[in-house]
Amino acid sequence: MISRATDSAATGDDRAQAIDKAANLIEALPWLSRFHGRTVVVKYGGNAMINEELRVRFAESVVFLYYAGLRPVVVHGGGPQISAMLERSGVESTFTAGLRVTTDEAMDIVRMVLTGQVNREIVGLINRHGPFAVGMSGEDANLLVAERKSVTVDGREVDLGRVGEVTEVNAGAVAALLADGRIPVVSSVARADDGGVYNVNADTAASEIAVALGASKLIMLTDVEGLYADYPANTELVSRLNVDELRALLPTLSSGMLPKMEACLTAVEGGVPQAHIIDGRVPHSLLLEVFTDQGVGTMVADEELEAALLAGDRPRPWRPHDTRTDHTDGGRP
Ligand SMILES: Nc1ncnc2c1ncn2[C@@H]1O[C@H](COP(=O)(O)OP(=O)(O)O)[C@@H](O)[C@H]1O
Ligand SMILES: CC(=O)N[C@@H](CCC(=O)OP(=O)(O)O)C(=O)O
Repeated sequence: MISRATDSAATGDDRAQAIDKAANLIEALPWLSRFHGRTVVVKYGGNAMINEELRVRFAESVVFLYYAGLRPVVVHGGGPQISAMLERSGVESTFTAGLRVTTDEAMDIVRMVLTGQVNREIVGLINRHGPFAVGMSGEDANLLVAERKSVTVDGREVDLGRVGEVTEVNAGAVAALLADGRIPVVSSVARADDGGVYNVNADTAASEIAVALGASKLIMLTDVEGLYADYPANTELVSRLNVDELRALLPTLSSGMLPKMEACLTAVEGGVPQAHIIDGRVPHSLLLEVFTDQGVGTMVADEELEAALLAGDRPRPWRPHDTRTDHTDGGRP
């Protein structure tokens, strides 16, 4: 038999826990109000989808954003998944400046893994909750148009094969899906004017789409807490930086973090008030970022745009036929 004292202690604990939960929910109130109806582009990196549990939690978080009144757009990568398939197929692949050197043979596998496997799986996990997610490739409706990219390493121009530099974003199909109450899920494959298919780094694709849509936030999930100040010697997290600080830091960055921070810069310079790098290994980190006062990870912000966002100013709505083509001034169309 349970004594009265134990019983009431248990009840007291339960009550305290319930009050804590309510306090946590209320902490979200100002953020719910600020972000209601706003478009948030979430970049889901291959390193943050390495097990079923994380993938399921990610899908739940996206659906939570949706039910909370935000308009999430998922742009995904799948680097480790592509590498595994290339290896299984006996196709060699190397990285230069954080980008996969992509032969024609490798491109077939990149496209198959991103659009045929990873995209399908994310769509399936979200749609366990309802008929929300619609998968598309950057090739669909000419969402991402690219040309062959080359990079300069140590003063030498390096050909990366079928790696695409985004030259045009036609976000109409994504905007139409959002207007229809769907959650677009986009793989980072692009088409060129000559009909060729190109491999675009998913961070880059996400930032270009965020700018084209006039998104309020870009959030990138990866396998570290955020940007470390002096990696790998030091893993002290940089929690916030502005565009000037980021520009100064870029030349010191290496490997996977370089395209990520370049993508943050593109997004913020292109009018997205806040761009974040967060730890996708932490279940529901996406929700902690959007709905808690302290947020998580690293945030790059434009102070003026951010102030307007927090004051409740609405972004310019997306208009039919908006196409982002000018990548030199970072401005919106
Ligand atoms: N300054 C840095 N801070 C944090 N991580 C860094 C830094 N420089 C390089 N990295 C590396 O970048 C990786 C994340 O990039 P990447 O592997 O491309 O992830 P994703 O698949 O999520 O896009 C980290 O696991 C880390 O090894
Ligand atoms: C050009 C280039 O590097 N493309 C990437 C595309 C996938 C990607 O970006 O995936 P993550 O987000 O998981 O890194 C690649 O082939 O790995």
